[in-house]
Amino acid sequence: MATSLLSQLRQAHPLVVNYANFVTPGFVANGLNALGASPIMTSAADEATDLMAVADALVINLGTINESDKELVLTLADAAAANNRPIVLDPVAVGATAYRMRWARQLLADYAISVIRGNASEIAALSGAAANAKGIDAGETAEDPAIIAAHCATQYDCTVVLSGATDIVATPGRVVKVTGGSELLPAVVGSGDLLSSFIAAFSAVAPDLQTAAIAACSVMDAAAEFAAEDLNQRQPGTFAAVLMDALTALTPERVATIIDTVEEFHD
Ligand SMILES: Nc1ncnc2c1ncn2[C@@H]1O[C@H](COP(=O)(O)OP(=O)(O)OP(=O)(O)O)[C@@H](O)[C@H]1O
Ligand SMILES: Cc1ncsc1CCO
Ligand SMILES: [Mg+2]
Repeated sequence: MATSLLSQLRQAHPLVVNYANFVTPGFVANGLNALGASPIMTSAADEATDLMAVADALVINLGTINESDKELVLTLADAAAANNRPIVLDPVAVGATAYRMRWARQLLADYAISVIRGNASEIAALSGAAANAKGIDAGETAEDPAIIAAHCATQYDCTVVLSGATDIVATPGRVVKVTGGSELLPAVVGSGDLLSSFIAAFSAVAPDLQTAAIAACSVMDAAAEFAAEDLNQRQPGTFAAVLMDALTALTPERVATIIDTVEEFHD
């Protein structure tokens, strides 16, 4: 499934509009490009409507959100809704400040967010569970991450991707776990941002958002395994570069041989 979607994505070359953070936009743009999608970053509200009229999907990354971008973000989200385009929300460090939480909750209340993609502490914070992370890292959560993701999906009525050693993709009533990848992935700041943008790219060709999210996690994990083959844990810099090569070289067959998915049902 992820297999044929990768070919479809490369054929469709979907345009993904990113309201990015100012830390990782180059990495995200290069990663989308290597995957076979077409990235564009924006920082001007005046072009937001025109951009979303030709875009396939929107990513809103809260990593460095600020009030002066409010008109830009809301115009992008309005235009995504008007054009019936999916919105992927990356709630970076949402549990760390009340300000980030207000932004996330407001967007979730005012727009039909299609997918939320965050690490364990971010998804736990959004769903009200206890979490102990202070910054962008996952930290530890008391509860089973599959249950946290399932609650979050039901609470916000959308697809939730809780990333980590095992990625959990939850829609109301259904949870799929994707295993694989490399421990070098969390050593690269921005791998989560890139995964969020991959979900947006796959949403342009997948039959539904759960399938898009599973494909994105599978492709990221397969490319990471491929890239890490001759590297060790002390080479995150090399890994970041080789990951781009691995994404470019990735074949649908390779994704199929690497990835395991397990499905569960939750009420
Ligand atoms: N321990 C791990 N082993 C293997 N893969 C991992 C591990 N932790 C995270 N990943 C992978 O790393 C990628 C990013 O997920 P992560 O949860 O680290 O995002 P994040 O914390 O939002 O990252 P960032 O904010 O730095 O972009 C995902 O593809 C995920 O599957
Ligand atoms: C380090 C960092 N700070 C805000 S965004 C970001 C990149 C990870 O999302
Ligand atoms: Mg992140």
